[in-house]
Amino acid sequence: PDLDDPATDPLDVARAAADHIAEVSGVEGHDIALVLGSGWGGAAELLGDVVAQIPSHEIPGFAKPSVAGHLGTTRSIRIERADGSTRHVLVLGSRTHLYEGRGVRRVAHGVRTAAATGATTVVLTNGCGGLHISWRPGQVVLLKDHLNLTGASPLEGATFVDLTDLYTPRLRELAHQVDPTLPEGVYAQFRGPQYETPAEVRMAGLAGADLVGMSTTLEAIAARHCGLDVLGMSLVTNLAAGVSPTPLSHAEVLEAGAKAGPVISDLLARVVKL
Ligand SMILES: Nc1nc2[nH]c(I)nc2c(=O)[nH]1
Repeated sequence: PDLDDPATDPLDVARAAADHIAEVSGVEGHDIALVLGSGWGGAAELLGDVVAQIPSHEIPGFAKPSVAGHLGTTRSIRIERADGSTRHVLVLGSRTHLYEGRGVRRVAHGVRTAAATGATTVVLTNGCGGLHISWRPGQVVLLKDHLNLTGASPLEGATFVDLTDLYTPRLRELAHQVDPTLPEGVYAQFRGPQYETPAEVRMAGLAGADLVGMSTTLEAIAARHCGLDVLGMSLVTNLAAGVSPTPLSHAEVLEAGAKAGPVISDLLARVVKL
C-alpha cells in the first residue's frame, strides 16, 4: 500500500511495516520504541543485544533516504530488566522531518509502525535550541508539553484527539528517578528548515516555550492517537537565536554534543530499562 495515495489508510501501511519487522527480526512484538534525534545516536548500542538490524527503506512506508549514503537502520534490541524480565526495544532508524516536504504521513509513520508492533511507549528524542541561558549545550530537558507552530497535523478528518498529559507524567517521574536534576520544559516545533529569527524566539518564549525545534510534536500527536505513552527528551544543542548576546561558536556546539553523547546514552538506557 502506498502512503502517498490519499485512498490508502496510513494505519494499513503501519501494519504492513510492523509485519515486515516481525518477519525479518523474528520478534513477534516490541514493547517500547525509540526515535533518536540529533545527538542521541549512540544510545542504541548501550541498550542491550541487537537482535536484528533492518535497512529502514526496506520496510513498507519508510522513505528512501533523502541524503545519499545516510541509510537509516531500524534495530530490534532485547533488554534485560533489573527484575530479570526481558523487553524488546524498536529503535527507529530513520526520522522524516516535516521540512523534507514528504507529507505528514511519513513524519508519523515511524510512531504508527511502533504502535502496530505492539509497543505501548514511545521515547521521542531530539536536538533543539534552548531559550534559557542557564541551559547550556549538552543539557537534557524532559518535555512536559508542546506548542505545535507548524500549522500541520498528522491526523486527517474529524479525528478529535485530547492531548492533555500528552507527555506522560508517569514516564517523566521514571526519568526523574534516573536523574532528579533533569529540568522540564515546553517544546515549540517550527516547520523549518530555517532556524528562528531572534524575534520568533522571543515570540515563542512569550507563548511559553522553553525549547525550539523542528520535530517531535507531530509524532507525539500521532502517538497519542495510537494510544501510546510518550516520553519526550530534548538535548539542548545550541542557544536559540538571540538568546546569547555572543553568537555561539560551532566548535562549542560540536564539543557539547560530543561530551553529552555518553551521558545521554546512559540516561536513555537506564530510563528504558525501568
Ligand atoms: N528550530 C530549531 N531547531 C533546532 N535544532 C537544533 I540541533 N537547534 C535548533 C534551533 O535552534 N531551532
